[in-house]
Amino acid sequence: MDANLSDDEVPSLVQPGANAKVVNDQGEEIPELVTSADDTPQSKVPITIVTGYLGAGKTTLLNYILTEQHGKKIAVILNEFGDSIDIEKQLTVSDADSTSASPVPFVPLANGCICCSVKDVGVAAIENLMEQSGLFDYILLETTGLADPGNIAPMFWLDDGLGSSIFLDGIVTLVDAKNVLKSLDEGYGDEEKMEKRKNEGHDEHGPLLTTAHLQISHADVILINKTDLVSDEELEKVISRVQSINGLAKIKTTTKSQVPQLEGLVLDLHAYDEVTDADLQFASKGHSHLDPTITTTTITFSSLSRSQVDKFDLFLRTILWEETLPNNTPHSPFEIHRLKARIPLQDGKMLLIQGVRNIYDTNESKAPTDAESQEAKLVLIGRGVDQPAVRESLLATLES
Ligand SMILES: Nc1nc2c(ncn2[C@@H]2O[C@H](COP(=O)(O)OP(=O)(O)OP(=O)(O)O)[C@@H](O)[C@H]2O)c(=O)[nH]1
Repeated sequence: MDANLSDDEVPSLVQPGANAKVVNDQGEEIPELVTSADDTPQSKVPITIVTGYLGAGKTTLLNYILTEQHGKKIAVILNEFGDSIDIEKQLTVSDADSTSASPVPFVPLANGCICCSVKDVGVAAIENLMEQSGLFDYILLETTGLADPGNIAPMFWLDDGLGSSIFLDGIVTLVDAKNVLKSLDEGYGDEEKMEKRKNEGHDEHGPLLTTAHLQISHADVILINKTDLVSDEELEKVISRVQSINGLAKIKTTTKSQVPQLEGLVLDLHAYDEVTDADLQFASKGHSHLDPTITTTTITFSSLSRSQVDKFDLFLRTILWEETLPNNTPHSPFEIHRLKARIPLQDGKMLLIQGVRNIYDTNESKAPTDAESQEAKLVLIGRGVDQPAVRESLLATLES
């Protein structure tokens, strides 16, 4: 495995297993950050982030889970306070502040679950809560309706490589079937957040990027809820639009947030430790560009030689860390929210790559089976990712 550090030297996720190696951006190896074989994700508690626009049905989903018999001890954490601005402040709270927080009252429930509200969704604060409350099989974190999951997910993903007792399993986004198209088109309720993004240097020209876009583009599972409030035709429109934004996510329709099963839809998604052929095949089917702002795009190419692996890595670092294309290729602005790739190598191995915002992680696995595609695929979700220059630049970099 080969993972890289971002400019401020935050280490990437490191999974135990073959040839684990972490390097900084000068290419120097940092062996002490590699997790040991004993420190497997299985011994850690998975955390699913539940997000969704105001009123989409997040609390209804959690209440449903907390009253169902599922045989798991689940800790539900509600990040109830504050608006989007506060959340981002809370994420930067120092460890000292978080761990010295006064005990948080938990509400124990009949089916073994507990529930509590927190202001701080930082990793240290959540670990601290878990220490106070004993052993749990699972953590569900409900964010406020205006949260950007792209800011929250990297904290838990990164921390996995640092010996944390929790690891990120995935992001579930609830979508309100009745109101989502309006939210995507009008950004209703988002003005303050989008102004803040602009001030942070994001390029906010072009079609409107709303919180609803951010929550859909980062999702691993999307539950399109409140289906009782729309006609079949309206629902089809919503599904197509959501799919055109995020072609990687699993999509299910629900009423009153009643998921047909928890496993694979809310729990145990393994969204950050697996890159399956099936996911990428689906994303590659080319859903039409129904949304003007965010799209999923798939770039396919032939298997790589060993010497091309470094070139591919250079391409990723340039697009993710510098938000530009290698070799000064002219391009319009772009912004990548999520990426996945499966790349067969000519020596018979396979590279599996995961990314969220500007962090990515590369694992090497055994050769693809006969049933799996032998074609290399890079799937990008974000703004401006479908411009031809991105694909052309990748192919030129690999041939250079
Ligand atoms: N008709 C209908 N109402 C629903 C459905 N799911 C949830 N609701 C209702 O919609 C309202 C909002 O649901 P919540 O679960 O509180 O939504 P939320 O996403 O937690 O909302 P915020 O915390 O405000 O962001 C509640 O009154 C729910 O009872 C559904 O499928 N159909």
